[in-house]
Amino acid sequence: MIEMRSIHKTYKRKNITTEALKEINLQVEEGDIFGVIGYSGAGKSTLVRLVNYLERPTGGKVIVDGQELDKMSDSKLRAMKKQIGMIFQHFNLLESKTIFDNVAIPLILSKKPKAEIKKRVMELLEFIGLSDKAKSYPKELSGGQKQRVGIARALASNPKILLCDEATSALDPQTTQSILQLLKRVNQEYNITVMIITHEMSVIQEVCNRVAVMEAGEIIEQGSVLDVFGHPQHPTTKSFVQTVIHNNIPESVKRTLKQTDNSRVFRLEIQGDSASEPIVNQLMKNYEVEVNILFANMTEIQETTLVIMYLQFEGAGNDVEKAIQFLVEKGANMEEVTA
Ligand SMILES: Nc1ncnc2c1ncn2[C@@H]1O[C@H](COP(=O)(O)OP(=O)(O)OP(=O)(O)O)[C@@H](O)[C@H]1O
Repeated sequence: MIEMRSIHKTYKRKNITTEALKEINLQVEEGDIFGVIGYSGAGKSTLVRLVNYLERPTGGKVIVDGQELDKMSDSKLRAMKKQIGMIFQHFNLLESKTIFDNVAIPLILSKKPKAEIKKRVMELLEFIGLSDKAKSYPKELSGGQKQRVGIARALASNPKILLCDEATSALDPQTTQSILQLLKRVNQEYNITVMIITHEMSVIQEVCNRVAVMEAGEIIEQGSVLDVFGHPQHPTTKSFVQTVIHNNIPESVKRTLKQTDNSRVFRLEIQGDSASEPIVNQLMKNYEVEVNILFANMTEIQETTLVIMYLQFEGAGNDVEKAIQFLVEKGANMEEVTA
């Protein structure tokens, strides 16, 4: 649905040159809720603004719905932009217009008939749960309600894609939850591909199926949310994952840990149905090893269970190897670590 090939973006202002994006390659499939996470200045906003050509790349190709944006005529580009809705951190509503009018703006600009506008706007207000606020003004609404209106306005012209630039960053955790649930409904009920820019890993965990991690203008890691959360590779990704899943042997456990020549410590990661099997029990019954659980965490991501454990094994000869082999056959990813 959205593809970026070898994208570069350089800003030049007076004598200052900023390389905001360097060699970005990215693919968002139809139906994805695709998250882009990174610290401030990583290039996330620049990246998302390339999708609707609010920014143009310095090099590389942006392909949306099979069409290369750079090769499109101005009129085709305008039509394409209508297929892409966007919501913002500070909602960007017109304070002097009613909620009804705010949602109607894209339809008025497209010169739709009045009756059609009324039907569509009322339908959307119903969808966001604010039918009773049609005649209110933005200043009478809470932050969460304003963002709902932002979403309704973005949906007015029936887009195929919804871009969300830090859409929940100004909201408290509970309101964030409700907006994320609404975005999930947008994705499922309207079949809209959603791209979410955020600096909060909990947002990615809550709704995204795929994620790209950005740092200094580059994508340092990307993949399914389960895989990236399960075994993050880059130190920055690890620190983002750490904010939602504790993934370390606690210091107090480390201090009291007794290590012998025969003991080895492994990080175990397992997903899906295998995660609910009592594999450690089976392991201890069937193999000549002592197993000491140093840390265990179970998280639900994308309605799938993800288990991370740190286990200390003790055994003679190649008993530990056999035990590790058993766990790998059960679907676990095993990595030896130093405790
Ligand atoms: N219009 C612009 N002119 C010049 N430099 C810019 C412009 N927009 C962004 N930049 C620079 O490009 C880099 C990436 O900025 P961008 O806003 O894309 O990052 P971000 O990850 O979205 O950060 P934040 O979360 O703080 O918005 C930064 O160094 C920023 O200063």
